[in-house]
This record gives sequence, structure tokens and C-alpha cells, in this order.
Amino acid sequence: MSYEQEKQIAIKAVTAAAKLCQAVRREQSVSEGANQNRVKYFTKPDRTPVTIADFGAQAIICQALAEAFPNDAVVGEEDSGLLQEPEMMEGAAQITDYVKRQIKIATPESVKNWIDRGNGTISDRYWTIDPIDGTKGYIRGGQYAIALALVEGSEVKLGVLCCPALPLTFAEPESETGVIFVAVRGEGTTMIPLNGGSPKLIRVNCRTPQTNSNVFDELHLRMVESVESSHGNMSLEAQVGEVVGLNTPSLRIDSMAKYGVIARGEAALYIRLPSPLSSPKRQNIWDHAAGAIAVEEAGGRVTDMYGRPLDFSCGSKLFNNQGTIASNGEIHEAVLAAVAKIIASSY
Ligand SMILES: Nc1ncnc2c1ncn2[C@@H]1O[C@H](COP(=O)(O)O)[C@@H](O)[C@H]1OP(=O)(O)O
Ligand SMILES: [Mg+2]
Ligand SMILES: [Mg+2]
Ligand SMILES: [Mg+2]
Repeated sequence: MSYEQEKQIAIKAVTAAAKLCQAVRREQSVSEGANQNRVKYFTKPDRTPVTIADFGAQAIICQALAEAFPNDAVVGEEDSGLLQEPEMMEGAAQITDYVKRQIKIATPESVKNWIDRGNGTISDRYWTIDPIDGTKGYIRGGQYAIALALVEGSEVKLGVLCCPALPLTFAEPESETGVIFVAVRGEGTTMIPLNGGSPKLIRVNCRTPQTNSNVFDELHLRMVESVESSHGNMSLEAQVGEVVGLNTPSLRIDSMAKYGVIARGEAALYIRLPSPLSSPKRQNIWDHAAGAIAVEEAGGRVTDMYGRPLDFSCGSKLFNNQGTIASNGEIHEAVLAAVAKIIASSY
């Protein structure tokens, strides 16, 4: 199945959401400390940050899905509950204003309803949205992603991963910024410049980055890691990298853009281990779905830390998986062996 209609609707929706995110970042950044510009944020009950752009982006994507696929369930990160709080009054009004720039008919009520359309439950076919993945990166001017995926059964079939701040390639620092990775099961992964520059469609592959061979070796031999050390288990992750021979300094960037970097061969490994290893905490489906298919369809592999495929059929979290490993494929078995040793020695 080609998922052509789903693909076109999804690309259009994430592009509109990215425009909202870029406008909010441009217009709502406030100076904080020495030369630091940060997007204003609120804190959710789980102590994580959220901005008006997270809500606005979810509203835009849910509206597009409701119009095109009214029967499909949608599982997104945000819900409108926080917008009822008195300190969110001004923010809630701003969300409607920003959404209106993309969808003329938006009202405070419709925006709230679109956001909450993302509170569906998983079913045989559903969409999952992370309206801004890497909100901390978004706030401080780093990388972030808008992630949308279609799941059928336990498998992701379509992934659209928009990285508005990611250069077309790290090999050319002057290259244009903003890309969308598009992956369809069985059809490969392509990269589209967000701002419509040329070339329009670039097929990406984990093992052949668009760089010369010297650069390839350097990029090929590194890990891509989080900026936030509290998000994973960095010392163990570094240990794994060393064992499998990734000796070049890691690339540290926020968000699911890390999956995009693996998909286009600019790093060999993105590993996220629980901290501590035995932690019962599980990962959210929307933090992995779109990125995982981008890597797999580019010739890479994605599993959990025991080598099990990610199972998207059991709820809003990956309850059947622990940790995640995305690689260029070539080194995956060596990574799994290194992780197995670490797990064995930790008990
Ligand atoms: N305290 C935390 N521990 C683990 N993951 C987190 C934490 N806070 C946010 N995240 C999620 O980690 C991912 C990005 O982190 P990183 O850049 O380290 O990969 C995002 O999915 C982010 O959610 P969100 O989508 O809300 O930004
Ligand atoms: Mg969040
Ligand atoms: Mg996320
Ligand atoms: Mg998010």
C-alpha cells in the first residue's frame, strides 16, 4: 500500500505546524540572562515544559487529520487541560491567534477541540503526534522536531518527521535549514527541504550520506546523543559506543532529529538506555514512531535494548520495550552484544 493520500496530508499538516513553531520562536522569545533568548514556557504537572507552540502545532495537525480521515484515532502528547488554568489565559488566546494564521476559521473553542482530538486511544489504525519533540531544545534555540506517524497493527507505516532547525547536511555549514524526513513502509526514506528549496526530494540512506568520503568516515563513526544528560543513561551509552568502535566525538542535538541524522548517515548510533537500567519507566510512542521508520526505511535498524522490535500496539507507551537503539544496521548486532554484556554485569 502506498499511503499516498496520507503522506500528502501529513506533509502539509507538519509544514503548517512548523510555520507556527517558527513564528512563535521568532516573535515570543524573551531575553534571559546574558544574550540568552528563550521561548516563554509553562510547566506541566509532570514538571516538563510546554509552550504555546506545542499546543498550536497539535491543533493544526489534528484539524488536518480530522478533515481528511475523520474515522482515524489520534494519540498526541498534549491536551487542553492546562489551558483552563488562570495563568494560561493570555497564552490560550495567543494559541488561537497563531492557529488562525494557518486556519482562518479557528476559534478558541475549535482550537481546544482540535487539541483534544489528540486524546484518542490506540486502535488497529491510528496516528500519533509529538507536536514539538525536544521542547527544551525549542525553548533554548536548539533542535526540535514535529513528528507525525501512522500506525497499523503494531507497526509504523508512515512517518513524517519535520526538523525546522536542522541543516540539509552537517557537511556544509552554510546549507539551508529545515528538512522533512518522509518514510513509507517498503518505499524508503526521503528528505524534503522544508522551505521548498531544491533539490525537492532527496533519497536518504544510513550508509551513504551526501558528503565526500573523508567526511563520511568521520560521521560514520560517531554517536548522536541528547543535549540533556538527564534524559538517558549517558555514561552507559558512551561505554557502548566505545566498545563498538565509535571513537569520534558525539554529535549532541535535541529531539528526534537524532533519528533523522542516523537515517542520512551522519552518525551511526542513537542509543537511549533507561536510568537506572532496571527502571520501570517506559517511552512514549510519539517520541519514536516517526523517527524509527525513517531510520528503518533508510536501511538502518531500530530495536529496544534486548533486540526486540518496537511494539506500537500496546498503548500510549512502549510497554513491551525497554530502552531504544537506532543504528545504521551494520553495527546493530555488535551494539546489542555490548548492551547484553552491560546488562549482565549490572545484576
Ligand atoms: N525528564 C525527561 N526524561 C526523559 N525524556 C524527557 C524528559 N523530559 C522530556 N523528555 C522527552 O525527551 C525527548 C527529547 O529529549 P532529547 O532531546 O533528550 O532527545 C522528548 O521526547 C522529550 O519530550 P518532549 O516531546 O516533551 O520534548
Ligand atoms: Mg513535552
Ligand atoms: Mg517528545
Ligand atoms: Mg513534545
